Amino acid sequence: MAKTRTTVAISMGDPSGIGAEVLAAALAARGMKRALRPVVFGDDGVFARACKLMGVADTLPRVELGEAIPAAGGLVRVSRLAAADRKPGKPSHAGALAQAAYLEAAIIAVQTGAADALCTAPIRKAALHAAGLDFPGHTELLAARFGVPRVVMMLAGPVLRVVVATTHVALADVPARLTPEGIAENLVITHRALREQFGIKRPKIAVCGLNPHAGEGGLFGDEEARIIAPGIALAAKAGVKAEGPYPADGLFPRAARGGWDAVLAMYHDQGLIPLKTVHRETAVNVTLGLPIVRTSPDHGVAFDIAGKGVADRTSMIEALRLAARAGSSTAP
Ligand SMILES: NC(=O)c1ccc[n+]([C@@H]2O[C@H](COP(=O)([O-])OP(=O)(O)OC[C@H]3O[C@@H](n4cnc5c(N)ncnc54)[C@H](O)[C@@H]3O)[C@@H](O)[C@H]2O)c1
Ligand SMILES: N[C@H](C(=O)O)[C@H](O)COP(=O)(O)O
Repeated sequence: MAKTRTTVAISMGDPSGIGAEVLAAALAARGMKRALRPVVFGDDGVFARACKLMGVADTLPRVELGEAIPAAGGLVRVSRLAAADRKPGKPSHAGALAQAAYLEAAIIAVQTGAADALCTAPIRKAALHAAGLDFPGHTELLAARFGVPRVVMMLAGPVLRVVVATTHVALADVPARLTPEGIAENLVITHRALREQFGIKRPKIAVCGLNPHAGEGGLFGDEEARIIAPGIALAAKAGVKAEGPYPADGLFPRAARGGWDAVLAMYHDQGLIPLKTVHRETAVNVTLGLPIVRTSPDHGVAFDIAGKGVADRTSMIEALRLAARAGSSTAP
């Protein structure tokens, strides 16, 4: 029997950002048609402009919300923004409402089985709030929509994979958010995903400390002894091979040479700065712990280059490929 392509629901992101540009270019990449059936939730005018800017053929069939999607996939018209509301680099309130609507429609597509996996183009996080959705990012909104108490944000590159113990929270709030149970749950979810989504039989995870030099034996901070080490011990009881806490500045150079299958960082910038420095174009953001596969490129809306046709499509290609590959186990 012929293998069915994975249907990937794709939210088009902020209509004033580079989301549609990287998406249009990525869908035109070699092998993409064989790898997946794209169902884009977005705006006709924004996508058509993006195709022109990126110099690719605009071949996606257009359909209205609720209509059947052709076998080749299609673009579902969720918004019909006026030109003034979709200017590159100039976000609008109508654009904020539109990006939230694309995302909600794409989520419903995977929840109802119309799609096998979800890939999200970048949103402007403040736009979620403007649209009345009180979530700091996709990660937290998806946890709520799928009723999952804990998800894990992973940025996965060809060598480094980073997960974070806290996501989009103020730096001052990080220590209070760390608990041994939370660290352990994060490690268990990461361990499971490394096995199931990344095909690593016996994953090895390294864990960062929170403080410089992992606290230097309690001289400047005790979260390592009080919270992180007990969290690692709890995870070990659940069969997770994790080690640390190690000073982050020494750990990442070793991890970037392939020392572990993933690194657990305590907060966003501790993990994402090394990851993006090493793998800027090739990393993919994956939400672990959801009942579905969700990926995203590792960059934001990049208003500074929107509309110029210079956005790099590589991370979007990787995000689509991973969604297609990891989502294929749920494809009919
Ligand atoms: N998954 C997401 O939805 C997501 C991820 C990150 C940031 N954001 C949002 O994007 C907005 C801007 O964030 P930021 O400035 O921190 O990050 P950014 O990734 O948008 O931009 C950082 C720099 O990288 C460049 N850049 C980004 N993507 C590029 C690409 N594909 N090709 C070439 N250059 C690229 C930009 O031009 C800019 O100079 C914020 O509102 C943030 O919340 C969303
Ligand atoms: N923190 C990620 C990054 O900096 O690349 C990105 O903002 C992820 O956000 P989502 O939860 O919206 O995927």
